[in-house]
Amino acid sequence: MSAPAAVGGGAAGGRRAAGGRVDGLPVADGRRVRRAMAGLLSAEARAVTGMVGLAALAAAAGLAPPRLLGQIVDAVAAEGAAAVAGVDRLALGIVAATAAQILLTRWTLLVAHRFGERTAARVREQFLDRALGLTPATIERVPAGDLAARGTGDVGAVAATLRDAVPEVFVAATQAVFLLGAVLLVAPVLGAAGLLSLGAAAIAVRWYLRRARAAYLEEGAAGSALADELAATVAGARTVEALGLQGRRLAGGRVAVDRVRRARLRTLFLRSVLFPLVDVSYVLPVVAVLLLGGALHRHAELSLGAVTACALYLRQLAAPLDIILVWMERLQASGAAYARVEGLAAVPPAPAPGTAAPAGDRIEMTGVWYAYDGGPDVLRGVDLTVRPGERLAVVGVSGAGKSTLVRLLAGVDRPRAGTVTVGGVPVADLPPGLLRRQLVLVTQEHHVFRDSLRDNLRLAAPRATDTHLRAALATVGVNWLDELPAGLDTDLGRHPLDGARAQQVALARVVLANPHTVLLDEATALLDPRTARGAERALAAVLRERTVVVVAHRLQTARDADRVAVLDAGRVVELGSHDELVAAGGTYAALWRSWHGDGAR
Ligand SMILES: Nc1ncnc2c1ncn2[C@@H]1O[C@H](COP(=O)(O)OP(=O)(O)OP(=O)(O)O)[C@@H](O)[C@H]1O
Repeated sequence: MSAPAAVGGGAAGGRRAAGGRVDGLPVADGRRVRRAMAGLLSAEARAVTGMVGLAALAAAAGLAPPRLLGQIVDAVAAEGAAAVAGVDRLALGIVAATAAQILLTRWTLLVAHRFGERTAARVREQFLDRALGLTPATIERVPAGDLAARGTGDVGAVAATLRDAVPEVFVAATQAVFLLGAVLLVAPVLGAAGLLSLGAAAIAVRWYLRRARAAYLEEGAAGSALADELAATVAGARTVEALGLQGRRLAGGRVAVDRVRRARLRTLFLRSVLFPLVDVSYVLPVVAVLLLGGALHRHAELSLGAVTACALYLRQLAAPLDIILVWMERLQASGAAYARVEGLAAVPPAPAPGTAAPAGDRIEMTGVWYAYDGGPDVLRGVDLTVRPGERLAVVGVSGAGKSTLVRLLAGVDRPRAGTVTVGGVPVADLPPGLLRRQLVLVTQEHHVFRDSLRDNLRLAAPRATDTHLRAALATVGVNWLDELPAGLDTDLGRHPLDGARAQQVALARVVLANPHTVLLDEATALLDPRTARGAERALAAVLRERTVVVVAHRLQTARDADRVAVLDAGRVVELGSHDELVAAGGTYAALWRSWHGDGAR
């Protein structure tokens, strides 16, 4: 017996790590997996009925040859050479039944393979739909490698199993049931003896199954952790190099590789115990039937033909059982993979966007509480109104909740309690197209897709003409369009932009989206001073005549704002103009004095 390759990929997921971050996506429990499988079967009810019917016919045809052979034995034993004519007829029957079995089995497999292909496609589509339905907040919070490992390794394993293992196992299982049924019908005593001696195989399989799910889940989790570790190292390669973190990353990589090795050794151990035990237990039923059948025949309680037929049935049983056991390991591994694929269904879907259109530009936070993934509250009862046209700076020490506050204003996250509305409509309920005409969040993370410059810009305004696109680029100071090999058609995957140009593209998108409010969070914080000056100029052009909420890292920004909101441990503790707050002599005044020297205004 040969074991198919073990299937890797994915984390057991759903655990919480320190800081309240979700360490991986959830894994579906046994009930959810069974329900999902039933759903897949009922979607293919006709094919399943056809498979069952054909497999039953094939298995029934397979029962004839041993029975006919038994009759030949009986005929020869009773009549000797005189039985020749009858034997010929019976032999012809054996040939016909065998041919029928082969043809019907091929037909069943064809139907089953087609069923497997269609179902595999369905699983892929479901996964893709669910992955696309995840909220940005969920995607941000799960390890990058986990979703990728599920979408590739796990979905691939499930699809391969549906295509290869399921048809083979289905046909083999039907055959096994028919063979056992036949023995029980021909000689119930021999059937019972055969069943009992198959108990050894059952014990070995039970031992294996008890351990296999956890072992394969761990193997998947270890694969995901390794993918994650590698992805993090590659994504942060420059930082790793700059800070001399190679040693630490290597050590992390070694731990992840070691975990994969240990997980694989564990599943290998399980297989290497199971298979030899099972091989031995195939022989036991035949031995039992021959011994018991021989004794019964001697006491004239059973014909020689019946003993022969039963021994042959049980001997034949080894083939389907072997197929089932070879694939069982794959089924087990894919069961774990499917649990991880179905785990996506347990993630709460993004709520359907509402239909109400905002009436006006006023943004209001009322009684807003927010916590990351059940962690401690990061915003605690925030009330804040952003007046149309104003520039509002948000200041506070690191960890006060400034970034969280603008993420909620931008509709990226929903408050745990309270409301965040624009023009009276909850921002998180706005469909993306409408939302980006109201508010746009600009951070230091901006993504340029491997696509043309035109399509990269049109993400913000799908119907914008080239004239609009060029005007938007000009607004943010782009003077390098002509340097690109194909202007707006340039493929930015093949001709990547540097950080400063990518930032300009991101800002041009804001111009195209034309929101009434821009939220800024560290938009230029990571740029070098020369690039940052250019970006600041571009930003100033983007912000003109818009409402602006800016997370102010330099108090200079706060001084230039119309109003300043001071956040402290998730609460707005002061709100007013720079001058008012300095005069009030509170937290902001202290910050300002320490930053600017005593007596400053
Ligand atoms: N994704 C996250 N998951 C869990 N906790 C988070 C997450 N992001 C932020 N936090 C926590 O929420 C709190 C507020 O963080 P936030 O980033 O909003 O503060 P901040 O005032 O913007 O800080 P900084 O100026 O350092 O960016 C912090 O305690 C932080 O550790």
